[in-house]
Amino acid sequence: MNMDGKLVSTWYNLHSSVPESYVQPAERQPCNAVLSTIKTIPVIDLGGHDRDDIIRNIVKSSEEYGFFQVVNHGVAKELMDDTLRIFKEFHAMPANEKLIESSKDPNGSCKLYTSSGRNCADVAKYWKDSLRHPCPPSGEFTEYWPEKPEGYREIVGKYTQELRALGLRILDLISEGLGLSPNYFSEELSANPVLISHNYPPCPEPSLTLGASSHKDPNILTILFQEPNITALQVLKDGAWIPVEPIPNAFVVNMGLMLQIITNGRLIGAEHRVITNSSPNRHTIAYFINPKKDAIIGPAKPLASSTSQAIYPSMPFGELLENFMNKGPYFEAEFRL
Ligand SMILES: O=C(O)CCC(=O)C(=O)O
Ligand SMILES: [Fe+2]
Repeated sequence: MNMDGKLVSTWYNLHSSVPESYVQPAERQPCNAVLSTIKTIPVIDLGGHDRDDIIRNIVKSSEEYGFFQVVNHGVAKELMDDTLRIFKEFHAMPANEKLIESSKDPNGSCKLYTSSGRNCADVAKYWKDSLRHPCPPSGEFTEYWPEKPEGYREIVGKYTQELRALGLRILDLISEGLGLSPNYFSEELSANPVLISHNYPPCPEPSLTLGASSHKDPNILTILFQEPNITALQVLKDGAWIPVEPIPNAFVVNMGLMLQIITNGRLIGAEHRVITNSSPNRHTIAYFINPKKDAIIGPAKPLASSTSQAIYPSMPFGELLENFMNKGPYFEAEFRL
């Protein structure tokens, strides 16, 4: 059977082993991974009353791990549950219906794809299907979003509005902690958010394959909602993988490479990856805060002064992204001044 381009969800249950094209090279196979002795990433209570303490914890976690989880973040549990339900129902629809619902944009910004690898360094495929579309605050693109399952646009529209507010709130806390002006991120640096709903089907040989490659997100900030009870996301720290166990109703927050550049390397866009499980299906919803294509990305003035020189050049986001896609893992070393 030729699986090229076919959604993993359409054929995964026909196999008792992982097809050759999905077998990762030995050094990337989860069975050969060094797991961290650190058991989890920091958890930050956004409902706490000591604002300075919250800021200190956010900055410290972002410097040390590039990742943390947030609880008491203010997004209603009902909205999170409804959004997860909508995406579970979407991925459970027949393949032809999913394709119709995700192919409304003639320019292809709203799409359903299966994972063929992210960049030039990928040699094997990844065990997942993903639905992606822009979700800007302007409401542009909503006409291309799926209309099924029923309520999709209303629920996902509300969810993306709430996630934007949460993202800007976290970025404001970061700005305050680092001495950047309030609202530093609230205009062109966050104007082009994108939502991706990932579906990782059950896998017959989780030790050989991956759900997502080891990567850094090429954006400002990512807010991830993980389905409860399934641990599969891992963060690299000091050469070892830390599992990110889902906490009920929490979000995982991670710094993107653009935030690493803007903070002149102070906050880290950490490598992370996704392993697979033999059961059940795993769903996650990733909200990516992205700049406008022509926004200039470079070290912020207060963080790259005479005492700590800029370690990165400045460049429009669109150009930087192209560089990142072309160079893959070599990007950072070549991009540094
Ligand atoms: O699904 C996950 O657990 C992580 C997804 C992710 O890293 C991404 O979409 O960039
Ligand atoms: Fe990611």
